[in-house]
Amino acid sequence: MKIIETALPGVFIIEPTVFGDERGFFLESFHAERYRDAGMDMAFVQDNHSRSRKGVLRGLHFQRLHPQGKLVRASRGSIFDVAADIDPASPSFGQYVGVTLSDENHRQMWIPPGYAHGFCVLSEVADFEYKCTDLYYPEDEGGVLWSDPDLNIQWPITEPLLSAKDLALPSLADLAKHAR
Ligand SMILES: Cc1cn([C@H]2C[C@H](O)[C@@H](COP(=O)(O)OP(=O)(O)O[C@H]3O[C@H](C)C(=O)[C@H](O)[C@H]3O)O2)c(=O)[nH]c1=O
Repeated sequence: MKIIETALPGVFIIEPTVFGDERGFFLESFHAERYRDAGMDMAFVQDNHSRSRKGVLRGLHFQRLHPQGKLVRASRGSIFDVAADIDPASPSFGQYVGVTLSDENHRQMWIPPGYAHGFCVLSEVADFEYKCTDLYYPEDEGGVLWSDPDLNIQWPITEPLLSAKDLALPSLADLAKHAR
């Protein structure tokens, strides 16, 4: 497997080894020793799976007291996946990484605890599957508005479909103001 560093500290793109033959393909979507040796020493406690249609955008989300590290992939279709640095004390505060993950490139992204995460769907439908290093605590959820002007994420879609909850998320500036 191949590990590609990104501009954000600790955020990696993983290209697993794909074994193709006349039947199709096989790949290991996680391997504790290999991922630990590659610098991703994490213990997962929850696996999630969401399905979304074209144009859906979920995020940007994080958990405050129980931050989740996420190993994410698109097991069906294609998504544009984003990790954003929302920590005002971080040298890369306000920066983001965006990567296309698909069932063609088989790429994954490792997003350590503390980053905000979101994605939008590029294909007709996409299955998003991911492993988390902490459990879901709904009361602990936070988020940043997808169109935040400071992050200025160059989403490759226009007029995305978001949940009412996500449409009401605060700006990064408001988030940082209330964090003080
Ligand atoms: C996240 C989550 C949700 N739910 C329930 C709560 C709602 O009844 C329903 C949909 O939840 P929500 O609209 O928050 O789902 P997403 O918008 O896909 O949320 C996720 O979106 C972005 C991309 C993330 O990175 C997070 O993992 C997560 O926040 O699933 C659960 O039961 N367990 C969970 O872990």
